[in-house]
Amino acid sequence: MKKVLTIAGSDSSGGAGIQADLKAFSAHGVFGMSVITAVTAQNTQGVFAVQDIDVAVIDKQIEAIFDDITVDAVKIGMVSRTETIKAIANGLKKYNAQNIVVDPVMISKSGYYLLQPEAVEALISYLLPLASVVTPNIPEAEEISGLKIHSLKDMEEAAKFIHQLGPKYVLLKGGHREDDATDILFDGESYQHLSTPRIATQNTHGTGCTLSAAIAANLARGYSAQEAVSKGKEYIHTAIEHSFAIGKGVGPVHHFYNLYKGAGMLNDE
Ligand SMILES: Nc1ncnc2c1ncn2[C@@H]1O[C@H](COP(=O)(O)OP(=O)(O)O)[C@@H](O)[C@H]1O
Ligand SMILES: Cc1ncc(COP(=O)(O)OP(=O)(O)O)c(N)n1
Repeated sequence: MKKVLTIAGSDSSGGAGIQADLKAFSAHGVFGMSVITAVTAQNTQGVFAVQDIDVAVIDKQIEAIFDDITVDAVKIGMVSRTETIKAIANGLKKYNAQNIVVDPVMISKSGYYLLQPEAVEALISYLLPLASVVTPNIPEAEEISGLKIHSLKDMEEAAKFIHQLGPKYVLLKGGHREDDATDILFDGESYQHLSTPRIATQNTHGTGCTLSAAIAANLARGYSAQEAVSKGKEYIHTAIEHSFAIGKGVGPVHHFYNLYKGAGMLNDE
């Protein structure tokens, strides 16, 4: 079985972060492992507190995994602060980790800073060069590139800028636009537009986490970056289609729809 590691923050409500990643890994039939960078107190309505994990404990989690187990792919999500970013970069370089997907998580949909603003530079210089695929949303791409994004053409320009910072592929996600959900994949030479109709739902908690985890799982399963991204896009679309309302705010996407369907466990059809 392929083994995939998520390095990210914990979301107490289970919709995003480590919890979303592990659910996505299971639904892809890969074995999920975790390095927890921070513990958040959050629910469908917002983020209320963050406790960063001591850097020495982050080092130890990375060491414990890589000293013992072969890691087929790594997804990096919420990294919170500069010390954490440096520890992750050092650890991944030491063990020559491959198939790294970086989701440059900055601000939650509810507006909470999950990356300290002064750590953006460290994320750019330490993590982007290690990435096979980096998956910024539009506000993150604007922050990294310094460009304003209003159109698909602007997305292409920003993807090009981010590509020269070191990642092999840039997937600029269009979830924050108002028309179709069009993401743009750039490999340094050509742009591929991946487009699906926009689903009318407010339950999109954890979409970015889920997509990047699905891409990492697909890389571990041996798909090329283009295939891994295109399969990831199909997965997130289905997961949003079957998202549901829990709590009083933005509900989570549904990871197990395809799995249940395959196993004949759905009674809603
Ligand atoms: N309402 C929606 N309908 C269909 N796809 C969506 C919708 N919202 C987001 N997506 C897709 O979900 C993925 C995550 O996008 P986005 O919301 O931009 O990321 P993030 O969660 O990091 O802000 C992208 O593939 C995007 O196109
Ligand atoms: C612990 C943690 N990590 C990441 C996020 C961000 O999740 P994302 O899927 O990018 O989007 P939102 O769910 O915040 O809209 C998070 N909230 N918590």
